[in-house]
Amino acid sequence: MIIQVEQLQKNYITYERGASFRETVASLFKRKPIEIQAVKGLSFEMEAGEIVGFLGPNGAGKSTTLKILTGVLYPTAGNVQVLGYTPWKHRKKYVRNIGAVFGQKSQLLWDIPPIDAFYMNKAIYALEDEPFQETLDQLVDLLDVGEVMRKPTRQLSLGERMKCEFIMAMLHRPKVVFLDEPTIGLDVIAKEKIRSFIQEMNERGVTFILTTHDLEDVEKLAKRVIVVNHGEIVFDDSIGALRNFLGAKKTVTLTTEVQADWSGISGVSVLKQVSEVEAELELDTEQLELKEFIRMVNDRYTIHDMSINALPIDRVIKELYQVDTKTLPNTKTLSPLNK
Ligand SMILES: Nc1ncnc2c1ncn2[C@@H]1O[C@H](COP(=O)(O)OP(=O)(O)OP(=O)(O)O)[C@@H](O)[C@H]1O
Repeated sequence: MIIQVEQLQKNYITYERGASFRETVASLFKRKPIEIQAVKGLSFEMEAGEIVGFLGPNGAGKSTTLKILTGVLYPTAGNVQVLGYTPWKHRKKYVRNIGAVFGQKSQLLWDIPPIDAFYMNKAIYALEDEPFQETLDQLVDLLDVGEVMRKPTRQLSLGERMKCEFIMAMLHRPKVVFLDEPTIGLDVIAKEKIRSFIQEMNERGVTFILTTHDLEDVEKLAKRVIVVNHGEIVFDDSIGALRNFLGAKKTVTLTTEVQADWSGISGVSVLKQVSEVEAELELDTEQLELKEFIRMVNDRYTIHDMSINALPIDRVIKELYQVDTKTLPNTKTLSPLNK
């Protein structure tokens, strides 16, 4: 086991400000503390070599968890072991073994070229010349930043900068890498490059934990997904299980010769009436089997076109975010990895 998180809790204390000017002034003298339970007892484990997508709506507690796991923040309660270290206790030794890329924060220095920042990291981590040069050459080659890394950072495009952020995070050959929104703001091509880089590094044995709002990141990279909501894990299993979780639903795009009528057919709901003859439907195959649905459509209408797809992952996630955590089964029963 490379990562073990047990009953992790983090409460923040903030102070009430008051709604009116008078209350704000009064709060300067007598502050009323408010406790925010950002993380409410998270437990999960990760094996070496996994890529886990860590998802959740805004304010769910993802960044807080990641900050604790990288040793930036102390938890209120709970235990964390990453590579045998307690991140916030063994910080100095620990950071030599991990990497982190935060899409919204830069580790590079604005006025100097990335290459100089890479050499700075070499000094900080006391990396030996030869292995450093070998790793640098490999990473530069993989991300194709030979020219780019010699320009001052502030002149780089977001995509070029992110590639250099990844090099910065990987130079000391970390075994575990934490990624917080690593593809935020990037164009399609840059996203693809970053994703294939993560995949390549994973094939070479690096374990990744990845928070993102971009579900394509998750679909392309992660085999396992942990979903948090209101500081609690509401789902921990494979992408496939996530799709099946809310029932075996499919989307069907159908064009018929004449307008079709779906009222009163259980298991079929109209998502969008594209035109008189074309509709996007949601089919719940637990209520109406796919082959029965196809037979029924065929019997009633002349089909001009039909495509059947798995429910888009973003719809599944959206539904999952709306589910009250109290009504969900225990995630332990959902996750083969936690059994
Ligand atoms: N320093 C802080 N002081 C007080 N409250 C905080 C602090 N940092 C985060 N919070 C609160 O803790 C909760 C969890 O925040 P967190 O940033 O971990 O969520 P997140 O899942 O990463 O959200 P996002 O997707 O928006 O980045 C939120 O309610 C947030 O307002």
